[in-house]
Amino acid sequence: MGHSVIVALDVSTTEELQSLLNPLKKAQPYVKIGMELYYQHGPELVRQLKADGFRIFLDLKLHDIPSTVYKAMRGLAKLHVDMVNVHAAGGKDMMCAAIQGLEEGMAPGASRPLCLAVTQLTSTDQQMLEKELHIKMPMEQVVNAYGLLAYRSGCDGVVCSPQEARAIKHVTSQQFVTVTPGIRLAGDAKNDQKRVATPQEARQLGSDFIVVGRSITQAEDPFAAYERVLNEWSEAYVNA
Ligand SMILES: O=C(O)c1cc(=O)[nH]c(=O)n1[C@@H]1O[C@H](COP(=O)(O)O)[C@@H](O)[C@H]1O
Repeated sequence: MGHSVIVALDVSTTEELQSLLNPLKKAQPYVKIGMELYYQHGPELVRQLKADGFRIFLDLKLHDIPSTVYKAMRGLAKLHVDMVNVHAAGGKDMMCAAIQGLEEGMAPGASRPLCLAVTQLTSTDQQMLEKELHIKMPMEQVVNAYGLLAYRSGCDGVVCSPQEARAIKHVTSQQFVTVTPGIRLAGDAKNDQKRVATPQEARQLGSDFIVVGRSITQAEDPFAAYERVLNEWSEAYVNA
C-alpha cells in the first residue's frame, strides 16, 4: 500500500474539472470523485479518468440496507477504481454485503478496490455527536468502536480524522488503512470541517492517506498548493 495525497475533485462542471486537472496531469495525483461530480457525470467520467491513468477513490459513502448496498457495489466494482467507501453506521451486515458485492462484481483476476468505512464525518464535533446524534461517548471512543466494527466486517480501512488515525490502528491493526480528510494548510479557513490537521500533522499522527479539497481547489494557484501539500506530507513522512 502506498501513502499518498488524494486530491478531492469537488467541482461540478467538466470545464472546472479540466482547469483543475490540466496543471495536475503531469503529477498524476491520486484523485477522489465524490457525489458532486459523480451525480452529474456518472460512470463515464470515472472511466475517462481511469483511462487517463489516475488512481481513483470513488467516494459515494453508501449507507442503506445490506441487499441494496450489495447490488450497488456489484455494479461499482465494474469501474475498477482503487477505493470505495460506505458509512460504518450502516452496520456489520451492510459492510459485509458491500465487500461481497465488490468481490462478485469485479472482473476475474482484477484486484478488489479497498473498501473503507467512514467512522464519524470530520464535520462532526463532540457537541454535535452528543446533542444531534445522541451518542454520549467521547469522539475517539466512538471512532475506535466504528473502526473495530469495520475491521471485523472485513473492510480494509477507515475514513476518519487524522486525530484518530493512530488509535484506530492500535485497536485494529497497523495494516488497517487510515484515509483522513479534514486537511488544511496552515492559515486556510476550516469551512465546515471540525476535526482538522495540516498535512504535516496528519502524517505525524499516523495517517496513511490524506484527502485534500479546498486547500488545493480554492487556492489561487492550485498546482502550487498541491506541491506545498505534497512537500509537507513527504517531508513529514520521511521524518516519521
Ligand atoms: O469520505 C470522505 O472523503 C470524507 C469523509 C469525512 O469524514 N470528511 C470529509 O471531508 N470527506 C470528504 O473529503 C473532502 C474534504 O474536502 P475539503 O474540506 O475541501 O478538504 C470532501 O470531498 C468530503 O466529501
